[in-house]
Amino acid sequence: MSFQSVTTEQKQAALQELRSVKELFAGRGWFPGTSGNLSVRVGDYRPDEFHFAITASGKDKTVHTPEDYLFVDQTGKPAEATSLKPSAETLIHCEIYRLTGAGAIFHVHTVFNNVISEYFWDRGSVPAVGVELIKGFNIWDEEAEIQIPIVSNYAHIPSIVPEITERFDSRIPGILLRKHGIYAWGANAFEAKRHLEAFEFIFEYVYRLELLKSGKA
Ligand SMILES: CSCCC(=O)C(=O)COP(=O)(O)O
Ligand SMILES: [Zn+2]
Repeated sequence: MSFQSVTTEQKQAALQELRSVKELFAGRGWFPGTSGNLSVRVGDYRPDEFHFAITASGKDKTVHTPEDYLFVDQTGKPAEATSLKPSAETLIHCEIYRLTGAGAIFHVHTVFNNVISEYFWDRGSVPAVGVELIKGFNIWDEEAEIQIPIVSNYAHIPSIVPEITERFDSRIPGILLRKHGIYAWGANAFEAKRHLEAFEFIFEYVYRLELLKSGKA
């Protein structure tokens, strides 16, 4: 259960997954201005004890360096001696892992996820109806209707955490921070990536549909 029982192979595998997904998302322009953070959990999981590899804070995520990642525990503290600082948003990852037991969490800032979070802020969630990509969340109902939660974007990250806890919906593997970005998660990196891509597709679809319906497009 302790970090000591996580093998070198497990750690290397997590770092390799982070490196691959970081490179892919960077190619899509999903880390503007050093924004975004990524994590992959390692070893056993209990809601009160787990560990994960996460991007170091403030790094340019479009390049690879030996100082890109570190391992932290369920409180967001480094699990081994390092001079690196974990992402400023590590506590959000901690809470999502605690709530879900997920295997990976990816956070990106895009224009579509920012615009849509502000547009629907007063409703508290982004509605999506019947879009095929909803099946990417393993929701297979005919003309499925989902609501993607939006929470406040306080500068003080610990203040965001209770809203995430309150708005968490076990059917929806993601949450928007107002005018900030999306957090998407999954049982592993493959699933978290699928979820993130489905969210981004849905945000662009909803944005464009709203624009067409407004007659301003
Ligand atoms: C420069 S974007 C502001 C911080 C942020 O929202 C983000 O995603 C990146 O922060 P990190 O500490 O993970 O680099
Ligand atoms: Zn962010």
